[in-house]
Amino acid sequence: MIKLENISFSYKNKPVLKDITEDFHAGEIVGLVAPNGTGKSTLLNVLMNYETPQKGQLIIDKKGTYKSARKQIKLYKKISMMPDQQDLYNHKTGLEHLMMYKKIWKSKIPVKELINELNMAHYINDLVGNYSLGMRQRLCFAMQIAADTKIMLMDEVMNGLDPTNVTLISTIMAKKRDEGKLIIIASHLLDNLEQYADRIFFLSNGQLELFFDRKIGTKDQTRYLKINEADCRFLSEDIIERGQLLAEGLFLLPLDNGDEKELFLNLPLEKMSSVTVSRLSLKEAYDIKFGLNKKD
Ligand SMILES: Nc1ncnc2c1ncn2[C@@H]1O[C@H](COP(=O)(O)OP(=O)(O)OP(=O)(O)O)[C@@H](O)[C@H]1O
Repeated sequence: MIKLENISFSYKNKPVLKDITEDFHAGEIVGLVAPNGTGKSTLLNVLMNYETPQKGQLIIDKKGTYKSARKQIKLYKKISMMPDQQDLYNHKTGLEHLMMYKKIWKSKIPVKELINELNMAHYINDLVGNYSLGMRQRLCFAMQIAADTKIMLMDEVMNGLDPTNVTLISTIMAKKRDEGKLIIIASHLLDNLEQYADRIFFLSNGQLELFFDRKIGTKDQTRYLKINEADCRFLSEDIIERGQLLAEGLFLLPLDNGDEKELFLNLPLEKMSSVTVSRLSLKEAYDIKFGLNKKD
């Protein structure tokens, strides 16, 4: 549904996206993960043609391109970016915002149902100027759902939301995916993203690196022994040397040497607070890739 072919983008002399080639499909939620200032928003802005790549080609919904103003207008019926809280009008009600989006995109979304689904009925007729941060955020999400485009781009959709609303919005996103929408979302809420995204990419050095694909699982199939930092006293120096100690005190040892049986036989499991073996979670992979390794 979206084809990126050798896309490169720089701000003046600062390269942000480097030769990205990737396809995103209908009926999937794609997660973009990276530290602040890496280029997630830039990539979304390129997909919306708010920024024009210096190199490469972007094809949306089979043959669509941004090569003329007329083509752009056509594409904007199919692709939308979630509005920002700064785009809201304080002197209008939430309902007026939803009706405006429904009208502009000529969508057939039942707005009343959407309001109930998002638990917004008790404040939707109040002026937006009186909304809290989380209420405004839910409205921004609802506006994009009301526009009902085939492709939805969302930058930090979960900003300022309490856990109940994070769950609520995740459920609606999954429902939209099941209806065939392509949803691309940049998020720092890693545990949440891992629950519903179909594919998750790290953006690193200007490139997309696949971390997870629901069809195949994590790309890195290595299993890790995971123990608390305090229990590292039971490990030999050379084992500690082979592992990584994450900032929050979790020691990870890749089990790729074939010596795990011997390793386990030598561990005083009864004295250790917790020992697990599993593949890397998104959060752990993120910490290894971008975070501080306490041993460094
Ligand atoms: N308009 C601009 N002009 C010049 N540089 C910019 C501009 N917008 C962003 N940048 C730079 O491009 C890089 C990528 O920024 P971007 O906003 O895409 O990051 P991000 O991954 O979305 O970050 P965050 O998680 O903070 O939203 C940053 O170094 C930023 O300073």
